[in-house]
Amino acid sequence: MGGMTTTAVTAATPVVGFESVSKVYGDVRAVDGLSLSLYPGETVALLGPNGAGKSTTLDLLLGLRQPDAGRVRVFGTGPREAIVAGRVGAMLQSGGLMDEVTVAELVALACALHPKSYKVGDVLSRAGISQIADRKVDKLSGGQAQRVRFALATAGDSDLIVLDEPTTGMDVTARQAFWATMREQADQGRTVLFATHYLEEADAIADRVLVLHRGRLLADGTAAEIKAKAGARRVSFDLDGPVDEAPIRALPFLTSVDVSGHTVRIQSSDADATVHALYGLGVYPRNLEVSGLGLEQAFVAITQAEEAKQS
Ligand SMILES: Nc1ncnc2c1ncn2[C@@H]1O[C@H](COP(=O)(O)OP(=O)(O)OP(=O)(O)O)[C@@H](O)[C@H]1O
Repeated sequence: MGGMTTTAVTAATPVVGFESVSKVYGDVRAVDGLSLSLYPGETVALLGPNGAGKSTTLDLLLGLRQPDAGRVRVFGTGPREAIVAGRVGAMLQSGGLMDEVTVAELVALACALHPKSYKVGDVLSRAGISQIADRKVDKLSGGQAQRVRFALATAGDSDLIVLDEPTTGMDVTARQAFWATMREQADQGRTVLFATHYLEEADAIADRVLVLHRGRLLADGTAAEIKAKAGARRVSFDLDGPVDEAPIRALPFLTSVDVSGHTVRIQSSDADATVHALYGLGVYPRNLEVSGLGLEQAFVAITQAEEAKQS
């Protein structure tokens, strides 16, 4: 039609773009000059210690807070426009659920508000809450309330799903079902961004991991890249007879030592040099294993190294 313009989102347009974004609360820099882009189909884990700025970042992304500097773009527009267009589904950490309504009524409301909503029954069953559809929202257990929040985030066909610590309080079955659903969503080309403290979930689910620390991005890559970036490796071995700890603790490049019975587990920033020096002690290490760090250990190593640098 004459006069109408369509805004084509090209492949190059990121789903989310943070351009030098800062958010300050008093003298706390919750988000500090953050720049990043997310692309279609990515499943991205946002990690960081308490107070790192994860929730603030998600709030900025959803337009719930305004940046003090920089710009946030979602599908090439402001966050609110993207949300009004139904392109974003979100599940927030402590999002209060309305009292006095049933689960089904609340989900029906979310569906009614979404421009591209799914059927209420489908949303309930996908979130595993069909059985509790008639229960009042204020009578739910913590894990059930989490499932309801998940249902609200997936009430419609959104291109970006934002989740703040989504599986907190969920039991193992709920957690597995939740991530299976999220995988399906990502396989269909949607972008999923989730903040979590469960590093094993990030390792298993995310194809990209962001590590936030004091509002800045410390690492951005696959879980394997983050582990490699931490540099350190684990070395474990058994010794015959009583373990003389002093020379072991004096080995070079150690970042941690744990002796339990005859078994020694160490972490080293240069495992080759440490093992070489170990043989130099004249001991005979048995069952020697050298392995990379898990994501959790890599995360701790990266954030602690940054703390040490700043203090
Ligand atoms: N409304 C607010 N007023 C003042 N300070 C705030 C406010 N919200 C957050 N902060 C501060 O900003 C920093 C970042 O907080 P944020 O909640 O974004 O961190 P987080 O990474 O989500 O933490 P957690 O893992 O504990 O949930 C913290 O130091 C926090 O105390």
